[in-house]
Amino acid sequence: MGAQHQNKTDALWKPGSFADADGHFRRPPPSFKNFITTDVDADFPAEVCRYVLYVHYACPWAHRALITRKLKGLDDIVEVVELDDKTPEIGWTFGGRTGPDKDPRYGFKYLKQLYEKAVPGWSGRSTVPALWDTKKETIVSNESTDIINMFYDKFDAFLPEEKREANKGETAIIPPSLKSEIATLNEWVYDGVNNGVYKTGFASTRDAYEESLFALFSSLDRLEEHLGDPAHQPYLYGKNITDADIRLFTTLIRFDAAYFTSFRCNLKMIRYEYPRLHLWLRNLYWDQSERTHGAFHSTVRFDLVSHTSGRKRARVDIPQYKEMYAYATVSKVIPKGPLPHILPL
Ligand SMILES: N[C@@H](CCC(=O)N[C@@H](CS)C(=O)NCC(=O)O)C(=O)O
Repeated sequence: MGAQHQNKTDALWKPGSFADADGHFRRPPPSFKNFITTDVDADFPAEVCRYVLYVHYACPWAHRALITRKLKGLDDIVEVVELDDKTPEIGWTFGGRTGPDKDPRYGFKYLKQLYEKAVPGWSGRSTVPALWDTKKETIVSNESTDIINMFYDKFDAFLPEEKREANKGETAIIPPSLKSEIATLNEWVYDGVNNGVYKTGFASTRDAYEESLFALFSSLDRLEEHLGDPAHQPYLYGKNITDADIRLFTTLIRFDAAYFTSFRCNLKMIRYEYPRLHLWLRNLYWDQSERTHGAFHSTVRFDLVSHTSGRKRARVDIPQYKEMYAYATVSKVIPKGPLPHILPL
């Protein structure tokens, strides 16, 4: 099987424009859909130090990959390269403020150049996370769901026995008996919450905004109810951290600090109105035990989360606030609170 990618300008995604003509945000599909396997003869076989993960710490999708890499103990197996700010014209940069000032391998200044190295004439979006193959010099995948699925078990041969998913049974990241239940939850959580905050924040009409906003908060209410079942405590599926926890965490840790203000997801805050979700979130964030290697805590950078989201333009057309939003956009002052960004346990 040859490398799979799609090289075309995303019809739904133009620089500076986030919503369709009807005001709804629609996420374009990922462009690189290859998969690392344990088969040594495959196009992308699992190997130590062959693959590099490109990330920005503000991005919740990249964050999933960072958590999984740490949780699985892949630090010495998959290298990470951190990007700096994004420019509206060219996208992610190697700026030296966060991460190196140029790509460590090729000296590039923009992530876009890495995409162009993979596919000459690349004209699509250059997104993080991107998993780079140093041997084939191409992008394996730029889809976070696929990347975390690869990290879950494809590198297990290089890990101690007890860290291998096949040996973990019901304590696996995706326990066999919960596979379909977790898949169902992931699906509505993706639509209502993970992507829901984006649909709310990038909506360009009041109707589209309200539609996503109310759907987002019904999904959060549903999650709060889910956590009310003793079988769903302290984590979403009991005593073990699963795929569902990883995916939800990266959105909720940004919620009060960024989405509430910048994406106008402001009907309720996690810390005040969702006691179970709040406890769930803090249990993960403050866990620095051997079991998690502090995977959740060490991968959160609140300074970048609020900085990057704070610059998103306010686009909802609410006449009374139009002037205020216009000013907020021009002034570029980043909202500070709530402080602290997360409360203690
Ligand atoms: N489907 C992708 C989405 C990744 C994505 O949208 N990343 C954003 C940052 S949060 C990005 O890199 N955007 C750059 C751009 O659109 O130019 C995934 O889950 O991996």
